[in-house]
Amino acid sequence: SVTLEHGSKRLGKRTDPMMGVWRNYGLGQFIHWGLYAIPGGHWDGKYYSGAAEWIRSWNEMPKNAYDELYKVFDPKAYDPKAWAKQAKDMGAKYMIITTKHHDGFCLWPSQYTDYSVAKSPYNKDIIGPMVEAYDAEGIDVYLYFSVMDWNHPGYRSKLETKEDEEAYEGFKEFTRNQLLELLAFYPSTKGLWFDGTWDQAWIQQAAFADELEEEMRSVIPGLIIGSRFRADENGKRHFDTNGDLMGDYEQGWERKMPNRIEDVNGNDWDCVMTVPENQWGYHSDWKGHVKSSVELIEMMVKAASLDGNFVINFGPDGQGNIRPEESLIAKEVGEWMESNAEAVYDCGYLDWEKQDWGYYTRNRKTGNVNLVVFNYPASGKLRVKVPKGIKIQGIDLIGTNGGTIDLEEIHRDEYFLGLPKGTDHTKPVVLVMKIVEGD
Ligand SMILES: C[C@@H]1N[C@@H](C#Cc2ccccc2)[C@H](O)[C@@H]1O
Repeated sequence: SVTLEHGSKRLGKRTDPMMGVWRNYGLGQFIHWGLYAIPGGHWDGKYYSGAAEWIRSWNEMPKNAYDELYKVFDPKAYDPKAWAKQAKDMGAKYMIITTKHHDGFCLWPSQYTDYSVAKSPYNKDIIGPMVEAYDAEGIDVYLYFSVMDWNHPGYRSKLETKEDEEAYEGFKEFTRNQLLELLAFYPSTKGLWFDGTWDQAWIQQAAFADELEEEMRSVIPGLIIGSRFRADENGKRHFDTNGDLMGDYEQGWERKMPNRIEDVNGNDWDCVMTVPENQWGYHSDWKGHVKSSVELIEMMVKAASLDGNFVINFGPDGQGNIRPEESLIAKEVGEWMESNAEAVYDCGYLDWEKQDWGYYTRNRKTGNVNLVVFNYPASGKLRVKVPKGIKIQGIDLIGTNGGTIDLEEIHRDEYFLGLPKGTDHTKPVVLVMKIVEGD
């Protein structure tokens, strides 16, 4: 390996209590909210097929028309307590809120720019009441922050001239000021979720970003920052020149998931997922495939089975309403979590042979093995191969199904588990297995 000044600061997973809490979340909520929710994927009667929060980059939408939207930002329906209650009922343990997306509009009254809620008709802090409401529900709050800022005059995607360099110094100072401001305004935040850090101009700021990360961590000890914030001095992102993880967890799983434990390289990670194919901000007209709650539950369980967290995105509309499709997802995921959450919370990877019927998760607190069945076998029997030295002490079918499990040893340490007759095959079921180690 090579010596790096601005590479990864730690080998292996963080072992402190705050990261231990993060590791056991299982399920989170992402909220993308901002000016882009006002046009909601349409402008001047035309449909924007891109991601709604990127509508400013669409040629059919004049940039100044977008930049004037703050003058009509006045979400009368905004009700952070209702949002937090809904997230609680869904079973979310943490929430990530866009304080500032790529457009640069701040949902908090930043003293470093006029492009914020303070200059809108709404003229109140959005973030503060949201943090309070989610804290009150016991849901940890993380602040999303886009380094890329299309509104700031000093922002550059690349540095080509002396003027660029000078302007960018001002942008770096602005960025640092806003981040320290967010940590000062909302000290209960548990971490920062960075985005918009792929520009060459930012990638070249390894020393500045490294120092800023250290400074933020000193402001809130234990602060959790993912791999997307900064690059090393060779421009390597997420993983430094030696292949070591930058930050505290891998942040590369955006709208995609690992398939095998080898894909996560022994790191903590989160997967952030949209309900439609690719809409984070509110789009009034979703096209293409919209994921069902069962699909999202399967992704959540798969994430837990591979030592990761799963985060479902919500995009409230321009008035602050949660759209019906997302409310239905929250309701259905919550109903499943009500009786099956022990297979997700505090759970991680179990090194048993992967079976076709679904996923194993291991509850780190109870030691129980959870079998979460998504693909019902035609035989009605689940094959379970138990590693040498492990004995099954008992199996319970949890959740609304109930019923006893037939256990038949078909080979040494290999069993068929029979699902009770009448098991509802339209929902994933969870079997909780108590095991004892040792012959
Ligand atoms: C978490 C997600 N990251 C943002 C992005 C992006 C992006 C930008 C360029 C190419 C592909 C993806 C999306 O707007 C959303 O905030």
